[in-house]
Amino acid sequence: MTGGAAALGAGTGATAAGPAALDARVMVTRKGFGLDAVISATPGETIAIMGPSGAGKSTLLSAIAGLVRLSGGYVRVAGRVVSGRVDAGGSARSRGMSVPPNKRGVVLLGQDARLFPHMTARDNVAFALRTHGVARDIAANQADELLWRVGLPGLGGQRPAGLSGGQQQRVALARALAAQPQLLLLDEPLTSLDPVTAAGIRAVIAELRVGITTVLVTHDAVDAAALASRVLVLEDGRVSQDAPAREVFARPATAFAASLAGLNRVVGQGVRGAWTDDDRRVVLPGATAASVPDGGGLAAVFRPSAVSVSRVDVPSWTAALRVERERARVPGEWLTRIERLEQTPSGVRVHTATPAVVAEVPVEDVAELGLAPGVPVRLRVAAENVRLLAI
Ligand SMILES: Nc1ncnc2c1ncn2[C@@H]1O[C@H](COP(=O)(O)OP(=O)(O)OP(=O)(O)O)[C@@H](O)[C@H]1O
Repeated sequence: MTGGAAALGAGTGATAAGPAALDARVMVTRKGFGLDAVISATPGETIAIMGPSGAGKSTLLSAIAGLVRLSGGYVRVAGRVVSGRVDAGGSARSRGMSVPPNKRGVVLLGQDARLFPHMTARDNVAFALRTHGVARDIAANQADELLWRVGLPGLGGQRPAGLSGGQQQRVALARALAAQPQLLLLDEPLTSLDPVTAAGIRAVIAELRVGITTVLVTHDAVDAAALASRVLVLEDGRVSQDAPAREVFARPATAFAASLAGLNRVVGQGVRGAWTDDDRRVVLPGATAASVPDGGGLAAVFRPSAVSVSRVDVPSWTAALRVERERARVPGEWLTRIERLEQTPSGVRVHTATPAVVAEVPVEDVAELGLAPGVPVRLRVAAENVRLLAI
């Protein structure tokens, strides 16, 4: 699902506010992998791309930057087609022209700083300014100013080998800004840094990229929520959701998007104003039950902390099923088995199967209830904690 701006941009490269800063349909075909994603951004907007490993996030950024060739589609930056071709009617053609990466007005900053090792930090930054025609001595002064802005005053004379990973990443950020890009692409730039260093650079990025259209690939939902106005979820080479960040976290379109917000999202169908799984074994009434169409696709979304776990005191799973058959079925309660336990800073997440649900319990409950993989348990979630979303 892509947003309205993307749909408009695909035909004209424009939004109601003027030319889109980015408007692209990126198609890349590889053995065993296909990417087909529409992405757009208005001037000054920051978009976060989130997705599981191997979904194609880096490939998408690399294709926009011109480092990976399109097998179809187009990339338009600030109204100028830099990859592929777009017909007068707006439809994309495969294999058009390709503007070289350094002539696109696009800068890509990844996990590795990729500085020129033989140049000082100042010269690395000044190099980007010089390519914009800035005179040598002015470029050196402006480079020092940029290094100061990214928190590296006085380190302009150091070569990359004499700088820490975090300092190198700051130089790379200064160099990216020196290139005055129309579009800044950040591919998990903080991933390889320790949390304290990452926090420092996160603050610098938040401050300095203001006004620059930015596409940020991140695995961190907090980064996405803090820095981006929109989140595009990419799964298996396709956009599964493209919406304002708060909507993605509040109304996740897929189980992956729900996991970003730490939520359960189980897909089933509407029946008599409630949610039920495909086997009709579990019934969850929800807060919005009145609008639930019978037989329509329905997702039940709820927090792991809203699920309570109790032990079923029987010797085996077969015995647990027998007890379940004899018991009147209560909406919002079901019998299941523990698949695995996962420790978190705030407690233990209990993963259960059919339907796949996560419950969060205090660590002392694990010992008290004897929770372990394979153990039958009863889960309970109250109707007021369940949101039902039509799908
Ligand atoms: N240079 C390459 N040549 C061939 N296949 C590649 C290349 N780079 C990536 N791939 C494959 O393309 C697919 C998408 O990879 P990509 O790196 O874009 O995913 P990603 O979402 O960025 O993953 P991650 O979060 O792990 O970095 C994967 O199947 C990957 O194995």
